[in-house]
Amino acid sequence: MEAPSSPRSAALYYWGGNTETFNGIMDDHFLWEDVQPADDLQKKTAVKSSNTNTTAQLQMRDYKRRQLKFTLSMEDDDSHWMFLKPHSALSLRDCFVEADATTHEEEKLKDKLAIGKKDGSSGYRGYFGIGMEDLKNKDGTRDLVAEEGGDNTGKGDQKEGFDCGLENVSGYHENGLSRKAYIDFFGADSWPDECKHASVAGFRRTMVEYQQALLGLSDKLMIALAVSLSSGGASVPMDYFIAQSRNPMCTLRLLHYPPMPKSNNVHQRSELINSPNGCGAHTDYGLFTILQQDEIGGLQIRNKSMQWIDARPVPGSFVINVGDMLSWWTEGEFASTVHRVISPALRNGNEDDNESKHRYSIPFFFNPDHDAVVKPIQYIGSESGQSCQGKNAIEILKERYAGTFK
Ligand SMILES: O=C(O)CCC(=O)C(=O)O
Ligand SMILES: [Fe+2]
Repeated sequence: MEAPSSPRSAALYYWGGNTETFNGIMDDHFLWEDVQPADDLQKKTAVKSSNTNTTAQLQMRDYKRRQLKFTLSMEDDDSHWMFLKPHSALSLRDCFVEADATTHEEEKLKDKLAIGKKDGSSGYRGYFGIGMEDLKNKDGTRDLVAEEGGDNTGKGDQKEGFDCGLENVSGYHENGLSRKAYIDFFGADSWPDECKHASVAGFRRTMVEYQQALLGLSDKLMIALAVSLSSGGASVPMDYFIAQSRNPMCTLRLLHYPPMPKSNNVHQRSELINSPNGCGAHTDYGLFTILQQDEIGGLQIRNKSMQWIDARPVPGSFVINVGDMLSWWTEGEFASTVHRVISPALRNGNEDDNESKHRYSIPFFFNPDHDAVVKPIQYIGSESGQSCQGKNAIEILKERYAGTFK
């Protein structure tokens, strides 16, 4: 097999093939935690993976069997964590609200940075407003409309966001992409002008560095996932996912959920709980999502028994959601994480109440190469389960975006 061309993957490639590799990657800075149903949260136990291949593998097996999601924490002395910590407060609050003193200026900035401009100059990168994305009952591997009931309200998710991604400098010809696909998934990001808006000075660099750190973590995760699939007679090459993710189509997203009016009416309140407006029930599209959330809460994960479980924020940890492509690739061995977000409540029904909480989160969507063919891994050998007819990753992404963005 040829060595991958990107330096990031090449380094991992050359480590490959011996038992020390996995130990080196899954070092003891990783801490796996289960997410229990809400009433059991207090009893939550954190299990630290030992420094051996087998134990870490068993940990992964254990988590995927539960088909929930797993939370990955890193200790303070881990280089990623040390890097991430200063940026954990980074959010739309810093980017837009404090950037400009007046609402008028803020609106102008949002307009300038808008995602998916009609003239085709911006792809899936930039700012999107409240209601522009509608994730309710959007999934690729199951029938959420049937499972969750009801159609979409058409109101869209009550959140705003800013998306950026990796800019691929080599251009679309070299990558065998159409110009549009290139702009959508690899083109220039829409950055705020740091000269004009002093309070966002350093924003671009921070976002790029944060992405680089998460790419490193993604490599580790991809190896861990492949290795964990290799037990029980099946043998999945360790670089199975990495080899198909050398120029990954990633999106780093800053999200802001403003508080919503809280109803005293019992009926209305239960309706609100059943149809969360922050972000409707959905699954993510790619391999996995590395999500950082603030302390407000509201994220819920659906477990195998179809219960909604609070994915309560664990300070200093990421939530890792399994995406549809990983689910297809592994025929549901790693099942996509069904999740949703309930908006924070407006205190006293008053927007100016300082106690009214705004929620901020930062998901990093890790998607493979545009031409990665997503079909069941032959090494697993199972014929059953989900299928996606071996589509290219970019086709899957395009379809999902078209179905969720207005
Ligand atoms: O804000 C969150 O915690 C989750 C966001 C999310 O699920 C998404 O954007 O796909
Ligand atoms: Fe999501």
